[in-house]
Amino acid sequence: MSQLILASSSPRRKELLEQVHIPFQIRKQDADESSLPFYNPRAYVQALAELKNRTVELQEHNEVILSADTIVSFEGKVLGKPQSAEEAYEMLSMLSGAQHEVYTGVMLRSSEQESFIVEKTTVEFWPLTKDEIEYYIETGDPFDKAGGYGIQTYGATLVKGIKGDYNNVVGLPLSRVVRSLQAYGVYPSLPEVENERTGN
Ligand SMILES: Cc1cn([C@H]2C[C@H](O)[C@@H](COP(=O)(O)OP(=O)(O)OP(=O)(O)O)O2)c(=O)[nH]c1=O
Repeated sequence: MSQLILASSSPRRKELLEQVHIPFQIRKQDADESSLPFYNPRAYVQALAELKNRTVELQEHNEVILSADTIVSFEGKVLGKPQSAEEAYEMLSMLSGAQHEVYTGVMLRSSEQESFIVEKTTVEFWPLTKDEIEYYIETGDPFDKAGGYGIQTYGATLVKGIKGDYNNVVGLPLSRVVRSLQAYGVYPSLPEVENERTGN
């Protein structure tokens, strides 16, 4: 049986894997993401996922390391996590009334194979008022999220529509990841509580 190692401290990625009953351990190392050059969003998220993945060591022969990176891309600009309220305001006003792309890059690595997934979701924001943006920043929600919003939290109210995988915006293209994991021998495992309920 393969053992999945999540090389991420993102609570969203952890919750998404739990949602589909994939057992995993967390093993995260800090990586210096500032050194990577930007060519285009796809190559960039892939390179970031690879950097995060290779900072974590394979300790057992049956381990599979999963890493990911999410960015927001708007008119050729990459929006990561806002470092201040001013930056969050700048990002959210930029995204107001327009469409942007969310890219998540994923790397899977075992001692025998490696692979990547890069998924794009298009998100459209309603036109936002100054008050709306300021209220949202006050909640503190934008600061640990690429582009300064969380579609899974209050940020949902900013979103008019999406095209593509919702979970990709939250931080992991879940269904593609689960399907790719099968090639590494990682499968969902029924939680204990379910077993008790069915008496199995
Ligand atoms: C756009 C968007 C991003 N995000 C989050 C997903 C990611 O956690 C974060 C982007 O930062 P990342 O650098 O991708 O990840 P991270 O630093 O949170 O975690 P780690 O490097 O340890 O894996 O933005 C949301 O939660 N909701 C959203 O709607």
